[in-house]
Amino acid sequence: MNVIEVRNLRKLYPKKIPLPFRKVEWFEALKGITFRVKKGELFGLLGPNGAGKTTTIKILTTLLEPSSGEAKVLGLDVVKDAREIRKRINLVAEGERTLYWRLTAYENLRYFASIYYIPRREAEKRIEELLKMVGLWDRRNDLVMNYSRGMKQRLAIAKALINDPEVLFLDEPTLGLDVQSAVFVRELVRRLVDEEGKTVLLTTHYMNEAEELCDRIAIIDHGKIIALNTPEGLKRMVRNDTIVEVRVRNYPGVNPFGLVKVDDRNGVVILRGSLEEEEIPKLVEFLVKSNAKVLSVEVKEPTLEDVFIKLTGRGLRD
Ligand SMILES: Nc1ncnc2c1ncn2[C@@H]1O[C@H](COP(=O)(O)OP(=O)(O)OP(=O)(O)O)[C@@H](O)[C@H]1O
Repeated sequence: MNVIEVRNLRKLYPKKIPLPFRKVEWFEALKGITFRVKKGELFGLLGPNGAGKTTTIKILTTLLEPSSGEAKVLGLDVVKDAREIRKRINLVAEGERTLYWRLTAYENLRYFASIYYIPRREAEKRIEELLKMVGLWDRRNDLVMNYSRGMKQRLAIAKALINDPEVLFLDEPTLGLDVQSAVFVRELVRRLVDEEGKTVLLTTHYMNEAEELCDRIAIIDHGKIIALNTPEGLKRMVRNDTIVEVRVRNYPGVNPFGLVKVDDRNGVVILRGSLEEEEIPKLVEFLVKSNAKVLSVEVKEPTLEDVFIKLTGRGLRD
């Protein structure tokens, strides 16, 4: 059974045109995307900033209406059946700001349980289960303002589970978290699918997160799905390529070999891409002649980032 069905979905946003030119121009954030998510699947939308991931999530969670096309959740239409959908899904939005920082974790969940008219006894049982699941039971009486970012995100997930949703939407669930908290959140999400039978759609721009966590991934760029498959299926696209990663100082900014900049920190640029083996010495020669300082050249195992580079000619973080 398909829990999410999206067909030819488009979203246009009005561009801000300064007065006195009142003509409205439109920006096409989603250019007709189509995908399906099955029951019990952990599905990822992977793409760079501005690709249209949040827009897709907002439409599926009934917070935003599509401009055209069709989107169904649990067989219900996101426009016509929005109220029914809202009872049966939940969302952890990016940069969660919907917790009450002056209340304790327990009080937050009690409040959100009341919004769903969950009877008191049942709510108490559920809150205890959820706080234990996210590892916050011992800290339940602390004010949320004293929580770390990772703890706030875990509480946000508990909050999103209060109505026992059949489908959970997570927008960049590990954005800005420290490594340990991110691992906890990923394991929790995986458990929700494997043990609780939830269907999860998440967005991320971390390719290792998508690769490690998701059953299937749609790579989205400039409002279009440019590839959709299992992580293994996607990586098959670069299986026969020699992936080279070069660390370099004083990078001249361009290279004729199609390597893209995937990182730039403390003056050290990391270039990555697919090369013929005989091109490797030519690349090094080019960099040295351009006065760059080559720190290392390595042949790497292909990752999803290489799939993205192959499809777009850009790095995911460009
Ligand atoms: N309310 C709005 N008005 C105008 N343009 C918008 C609006 N919301 C989003 N956009 C634009 O639509 C495009 C897609 O935005 P969206 O937030 O869906 O991307 P995203 O993939 O989720 O990226 P991010 O991770 O940065 O949120 C972007 O170019 C963004 O600037």
